[in-house]
Amino acid sequence: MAEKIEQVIGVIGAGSMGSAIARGLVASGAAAPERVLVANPSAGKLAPLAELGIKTFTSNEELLAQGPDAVVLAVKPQVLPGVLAEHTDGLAGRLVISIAAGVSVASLEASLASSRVVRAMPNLPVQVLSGATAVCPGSRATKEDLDLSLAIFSALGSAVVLREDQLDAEGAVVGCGPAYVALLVDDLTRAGVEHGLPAAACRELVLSTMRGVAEQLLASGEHPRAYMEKVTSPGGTTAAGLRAMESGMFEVACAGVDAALRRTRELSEAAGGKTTDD
Ligand SMILES: NC(=O)C1=CN([C@@H]2O[C@H](COP(=O)(O)OP(=O)(O)OC[C@H]3O[C@@H](n4cnc5c(N)ncnc54)[C@H](O)[C@@H]3O)[C@@H](O)[C@H]2O)C=CC1
Ligand SMILES: O=C(O)[C@@H]1CCC=N1
Repeated sequence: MAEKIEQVIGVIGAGSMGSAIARGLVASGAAAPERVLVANPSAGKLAPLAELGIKTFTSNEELLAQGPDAVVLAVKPQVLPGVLAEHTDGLAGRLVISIAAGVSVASLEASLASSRVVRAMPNLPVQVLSGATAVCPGSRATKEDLDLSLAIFSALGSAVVLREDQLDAEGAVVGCGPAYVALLVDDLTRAGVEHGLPAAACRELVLSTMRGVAEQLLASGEHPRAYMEKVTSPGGTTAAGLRAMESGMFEVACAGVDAALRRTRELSEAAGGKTTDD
């Protein structure tokens, strides 16, 4: 059972992540729906959240006027500077948790001189309470702020504290990770279809396989290589499959993560912030 969060949590931006965080907080039982506030300019994205009992607002000012203890900023990095400039006063004195890719603590703290900042990099499965999040406290964040941030993201899956110079790499691996994993699901399914398997059945079996592997590895703590060995019969089919796949797979994974990291740095510069390795 998730740790109870008594504080009022505001979420600005009800897109993929803002909605997922708000829904996850309620679904986990960590937060009562009336203690979760969400603002988004378009009412359409708010209606499904309101149905859960979450308090919704089409104006950020109205949300901030409710006096939330913490505010999660879940808008695109390109939109964030405008939100910070417009709501500097409304965010003053509060814990502000930014999930924007590449936007550094230094640039957040420079824009919000009177707020306490925590940077976090979650991923989309927070919505089903199987997310993975790294958090990094800013220079003004208190222990209570870090504890609250960890309570929020632990309710939504795994949460760890990382140094800020590690956060962009975590984002490029874990933040983007659900899309990479979905790509692998699709590629394996397509390979099965090439050999005559029905797409829907193949996809379901591939997804079930992924869930099973993740569950076993998480429960046992076993190294993936040791696990691979258990699947691989000497001279058997898996050995042949792995041999064909393995070297290319690592190169592809590195190329994907490197490209995501380059784009993170571009977004960071466009947001006007110092990069984390300045
Ligand atoms: N999508 C993902 O898997 C992940 C995204 N992130 C970060 O989360 C942030 C949000 O990303 P997504 O949810 O994917 O974007 P999104 O585009 O799905 O959602 C952004 C929402 O913000 C709303 N919005 C735009 N201007 C606004 C304003 N002035 N005030 C309030 N709301 C406003 C939009 O209407 C939209 O609903 C980004 O900074 C991204 O870097 C971090 C980790 C994972
Ligand atoms: O694609 C993006 O920029 C965001 C950040 C991490 C995952 N999605």
